[in-house]
Amino acid sequence: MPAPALLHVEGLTKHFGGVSALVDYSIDIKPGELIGLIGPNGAGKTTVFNLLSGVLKPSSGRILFNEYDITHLRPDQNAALGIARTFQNIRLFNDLSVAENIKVAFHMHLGAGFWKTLFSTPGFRRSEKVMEQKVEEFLKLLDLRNVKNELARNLPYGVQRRVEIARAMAAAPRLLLLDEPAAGMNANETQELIQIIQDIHRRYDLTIFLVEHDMKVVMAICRRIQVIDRGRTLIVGTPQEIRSHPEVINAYLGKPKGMHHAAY
Ligand SMILES: Nc1ncnc2c1ncn2[C@@H]1O[C@H](COP(=O)(O)OP(=O)(O)OP(=O)(O)O)[C@@H](O)[C@H]1O
Repeated sequence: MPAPALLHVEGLTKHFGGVSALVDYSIDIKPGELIGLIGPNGAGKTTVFNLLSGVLKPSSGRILFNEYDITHLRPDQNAALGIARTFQNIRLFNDLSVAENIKVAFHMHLGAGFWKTLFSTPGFRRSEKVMEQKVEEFLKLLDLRNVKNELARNLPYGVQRRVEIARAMAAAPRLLLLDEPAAGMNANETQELIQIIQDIHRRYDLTIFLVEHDMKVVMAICRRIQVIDRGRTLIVGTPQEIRSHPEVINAYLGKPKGMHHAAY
């Protein structure tokens, strides 16, 4: 019997007033998979992530994580179960340094109760040290060591996006949702990002769901890609199948503003 999906999504629909942002959306993601979600502007990609992370509640449908029904859980409950995400519009603490931003993410992950106990135990110093080591590990992983003490606000977007990924990793996720990690990056930064995502995926045996506008990124790293348009799924397939699918070509080429066409 095949292993159960880490994430099973079934018939998810979301209406905003009269707008159907997502209609009967389904996907199964296997443990360890690196899968992409693409589609033109307004296709419903961010809505999918907002539903999966608990930021939004669906109008109908259900979401199982590790066979557990999380459809109606809050974002913090989803996070505690191991679903971490980055945001399209970056959400860092601007007046904290890169290292501090990652530390705060650790604190949030471990919770106030944990720290209260820790402060009153002799193990505190040792645990502080373990956290410092973890921060260093993620600084290295995301190639952020040279900007460790810079304030987040002073960093270019491309670097801020890597800090966001480091923060998401601090929650020790099982499923990582990356929302347009290459947005605002130049070609070199994008290339480096591709390597980093592949590295994270391999090293931490993570399951990654990636929303990305830049087709080059998705085609380069995902074996399986889901395409949605106007809230509806067009196809789930390999990069090869996606490239040659007439409806995909139509959806993209019909809306030149919404997509980078370079990969075609
Ligand atoms: N909070 C909201 N209220 C009303 N309509 C919304 C809301 N959020 C999304 N929508 C609408 O739902 C549809 C899907 O939006 P969504 O942001 O999920 O698309 P997307 O694929 O992420 O687009 P983009 O690539 O531009 O980020 C759009 O028509 C959008 O205007």
